[in-house]
Parts: sequence; structure tokens; C-alpha cells
Amino acid sequence: MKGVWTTDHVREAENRLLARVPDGSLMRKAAFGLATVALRMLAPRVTGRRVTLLVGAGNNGGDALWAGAFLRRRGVAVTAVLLAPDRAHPEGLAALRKTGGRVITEDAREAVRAADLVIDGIVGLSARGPLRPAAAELVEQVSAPVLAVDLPSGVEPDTGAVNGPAVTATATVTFGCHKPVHVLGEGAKRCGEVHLVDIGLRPELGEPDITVLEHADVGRLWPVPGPTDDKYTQGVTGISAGSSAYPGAAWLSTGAATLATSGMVRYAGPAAEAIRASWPEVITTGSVADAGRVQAWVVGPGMGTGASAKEVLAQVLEAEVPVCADADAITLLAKHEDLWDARDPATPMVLTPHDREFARLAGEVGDDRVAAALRAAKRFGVVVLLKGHSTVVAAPDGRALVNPARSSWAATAGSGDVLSGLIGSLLASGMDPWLAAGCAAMAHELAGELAAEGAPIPAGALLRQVPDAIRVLRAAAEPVTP
Ligand SMILES: NC(=O)C1=CN([C@@H]2O[C@H](COP(=O)(O)OP(=O)(O)OC[C@H]3O[C@@H](n4cnc5c(N)ncnc54)[C@H](OP(=O)(O)O)[C@@H]3O)[C@@H](O)[C@H]2O)[C@@H](O)CC1
Ligand SMILES: Nc1ncnc2c1ncn2[C@@H]1O[C@H](COP(=O)(O)OP(=O)(O)O)[C@@H](O)[C@H]1O
Ligand SMILES: [K+]
Repeated sequence: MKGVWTTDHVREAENRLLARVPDGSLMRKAAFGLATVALRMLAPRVTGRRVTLLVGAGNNGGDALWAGAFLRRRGVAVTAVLLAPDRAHPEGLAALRKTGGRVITEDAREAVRAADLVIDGIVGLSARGPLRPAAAELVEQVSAPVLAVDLPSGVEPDTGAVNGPAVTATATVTFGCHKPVHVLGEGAKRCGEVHLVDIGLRPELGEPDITVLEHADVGRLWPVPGPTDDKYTQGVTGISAGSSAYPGAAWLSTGAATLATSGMVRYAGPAAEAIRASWPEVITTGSVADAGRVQAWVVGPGMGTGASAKEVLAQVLEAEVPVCADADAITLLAKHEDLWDARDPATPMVLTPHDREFARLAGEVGDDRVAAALRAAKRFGVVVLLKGHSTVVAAPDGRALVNPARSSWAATAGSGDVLSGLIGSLLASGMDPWLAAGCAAMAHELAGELAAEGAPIPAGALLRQVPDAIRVLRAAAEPVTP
């Protein structure tokens, strides 16, 4: 598991650390790490290569200037462009000048265009809003790879939102810990590869604000049958989905539950015949009332939002087993407040809205997706999985998890139906609902990537890769044998 801390918490931790280490030592440590990555990006030839530093008013610029001094010692030709000449970090500037670095304050376009590598030290943790015009104009001239200091300037550090001109980095070097910008939304894409430099901050940081699961975590958590298990002990998943208009949603969701865990899947609804034909191992019935016992329900995909769908949803909620409510079930819950009364608040529930469904339920998502999901989770007393390129999973107790996608191939019609089936099967196994949603999000994204191999895919292809995704996750959890 990887932890992520908000800028407020990073700053508090930094202040505690700064109070007990010699002046300037943290910045030099950070800058040395930055220079090391810069050298790797310039390799194999380093001497004589041209690095241009874009230097802003604060410590982010200070990091860039100190890194410039380290690069000078390795024979790199370094030019610093000072965007706020009167406020450039004095010690960093002195160090760069001492090593023979060039410093300019105007006519910087040529230095930017001619660079083999540009280091973005415009703004870091204190950034607010997009790049200002002078910086934006220079950044537009860049054609070389960009190494961002702490974060790509112009991106909001705590949300990853991009609301105007911002740097797109080839790589980002961050210090002490990951921050939200590195895992959330557009910002995460703008970071490129993120390198973490240890500056001794970890002991000063408390519990992370956001958790990012890794393959090995999910591989360890994925339920597998043991010697004493049978088809019932592993949890039976119930799927209440589909309609005559959308039988495909039922097929995708049921298929995902069938492939995700051993045990048993029951389907209840109008697509029973189609389900039986392609998933013969699924026990099918026409209605939730006739379905028999399940340990978790998935409800919503393609079920419609009319009176009969509302009735079905109420039956599912009254069953007092964990529920994953997706798609039309979310719209129904937003439309009919009385549906919430059917639910025992102590029974786990996962809602899986995309942005428009979220808006119906809890208002516009806005820039801060983690805060929005946490707010809704608390208000409704449920786990909220907010879909997107970075999937956010928030629990009512304040836990937040982010699954940043490495590609966007999963953004295809019906892929959300697959996700709901995965979540349902993990809930049926008894997994904590917050983890169930997080593990499912990772398996889903990985299945999409395995299926796509560089070309668009339908949701059915993503579904077929679920077993391979689970294999990859489980393999990551295996101890390495020498
Ligand atoms: N503390 C530590 O121990 C360590 C810290 N470290 C480093 O310090 C960095 C944080 O440094 P910091 O706090 O000095 O602020 P920083 O982000 O450089 O901003 C400076 C000023 O920029 C301005 N500005 C704001 N928005 C802007 C925009 N959109 N476009 C243009 N300008 C904008 C605004 O000033 P304004 O012009 O508004 O007066 C703001 O005050 C951190 O990211 C890491 O790199 C490392 O060395 C490790 C040890
Ligand atoms: N840009 C994106 N990058 C990666 N994954 C995405 C992106 N957009 C959507 N997804 C994922 O694709 C799925 C789409 O779900 P949803 O919108 O409910 O589709 P549908 O209702 O057609 O099944 C979700 O798992 C979501 O997280
Ligand atoms: K930066």
C-alpha cells in the first residue's frame, strides 16, 4: 500500500522535521535526488548537455537551483531562468552561480527552446491556480523532456485539477511522500513517471490521507477457496440487473461475478434466459423474491428506473445483505428518498456512480473528487466509488482510496457493469466493502489494459480478461523465490 498526504499535512510534517535538522539540509537532499533523476534522463552523455531551469519565487525554485549546481559539477551546461528575480532562493542562486551556472531574467525563449532537458521549478506545494501568463508563455516554447520538481506547475496540488495552462512533465521528482496530485485525475497524467526521494519525512507523517493499493495488496486480498470450502462457504453473489431493453448489462455483471471468485452466482430478473444460455453455471430465477439466499446483491445495471425497478431495489435493500448499487439503482436512490428507509444502515453498501449519477445523488463532483466522495459516503453511510480515470473509493469512516488508471481503455459502454459484478462477488466473500470496491477497481482496470493491448475494446473483451487480471495480481503477491 502506498500512502498519500495532503499539502497541509506535508507542511506540518516538514516543519517538525525542519526544526531538528541543520538549515538547508532538507533542500540539498531533495535537490540531490532531483539532480540524480535529471542525470538519468540525460544519460548516456551528460557533459555539455543543456539543462534549463525554470525558477519561481519559492522553495520549489530553490530545489531547481541547487539541483542545477549539482548538475554543473557533472559538466552539464545549466541556465536558470528566474521568473521572479527579486525572490529567487538566495542560497540556491549563490550555489548555482558559484559552480558557473548561467542566470537570465529576460529573453529566455531561446534558452528554453535549445534545452536538452527543462527542469520545472516554477511552483510547488504552495501553487494555487494555473500558470501565470509569463510562465505559461515560456512553457509553451518547451519541446525537450520536462522534469517537474515536486509537481507539474499549474496543477492543483491537493486535487490534481487542471484549470488552465499547466506543465506536462515527462517525469516528476517528489520529496518525502506522494501528494494527491500524483494520483488524482488530470494531474496524475501530467506528472509522467513519479520518483520519490526520501528526505526523512516518513516518521513525521501520521496516517495517510489517501491510500493507493498496489497489485500485491490486491493479490493478497483476493479470495481463493481453501481445502474446507464448498460453493456456499465462499459466499453466493446475487445479481439483480437487466431488462428487456438492456439484457447486456445483466450479462456483463453476472459474467464478472462468475469469473471473479469461486462459489456460486444467482441471477434474478428478466434476462434469465439469456444468462442461462451463456452462463450455464449461474442459478437463474425471474425475481429477487424467488432467488434463494445470497451473501451480497448487485443491483441496478440496466434495470430501468420505473416503478417495478423501484420495487425490486426495495426488496434487495430489505434483504439485509451487503449491496453494490450501480447505475439505475443510484438514479432511483437519488429520486426516491424513501428507498433509503428500506436499508438497514449497519449492512454494508457500495454505490458506484459516475459523475452524472453522483450529481443526481449528492450534487456536482467539483475539482476535489476525494472530498466529494467522502462527503457523500458520510452523508449516506455507504462506501462511494466515484468512477473516472482515477477511481476514488470513500468510506463513511473517512478512509479514502484512489486507483489511478494507467490507461483509459476501460472508458467503454458496459465496463461499469463488469465492475459492479466484481464488487458484488468480493462483498459476498465477506471482504470489507471499502477494500472490496478498491480491489475490484484495480482488477477492472488491469483487465481493461490486458484486453486492449493498444487498441480499443468492448466491455465483453475486458470481462474475458478478468481471470488473467486476477492471475497477475496474485502473482504479484507471491514471495520471490531466489
Ligand atoms: N519545506 C521543506 O522543507 C522543503 C520544501 N521543498 C520544496 O519547497 C516547495 C514549496 O515551496 P514554497 O512553500 O516556498 O512555495 P512554492 O510552491 O515554491 O511557491 C512559491 C510561490 O509561488 C507563487 N505562486 C503560487 N501559485 C503560482 C502559480 N500558479 N504560478 C506562478 N507562481 C505561483 C506564490 O507566490 P506569490 O507570487 O503569489 O506571492 C508562492 O508563494 C515544495 O514544493 C518543494 O519543492 C523541498 O526543498 C524539500 C524541503
Ligand atoms: N478516462 C478513463 N480512464 C480509465 N477508466 C475510465 C475512464 N472513464 C471511465 N472509466 C472507467 O470505466 C467504467 C465506466 O463505467 P460506467 O460509466 O458506469 O459505464 P457503463 O454504465 O456503460 O457500464 C468505470 O469503471 C470507470 O472508472
Ligand atoms: K514544479
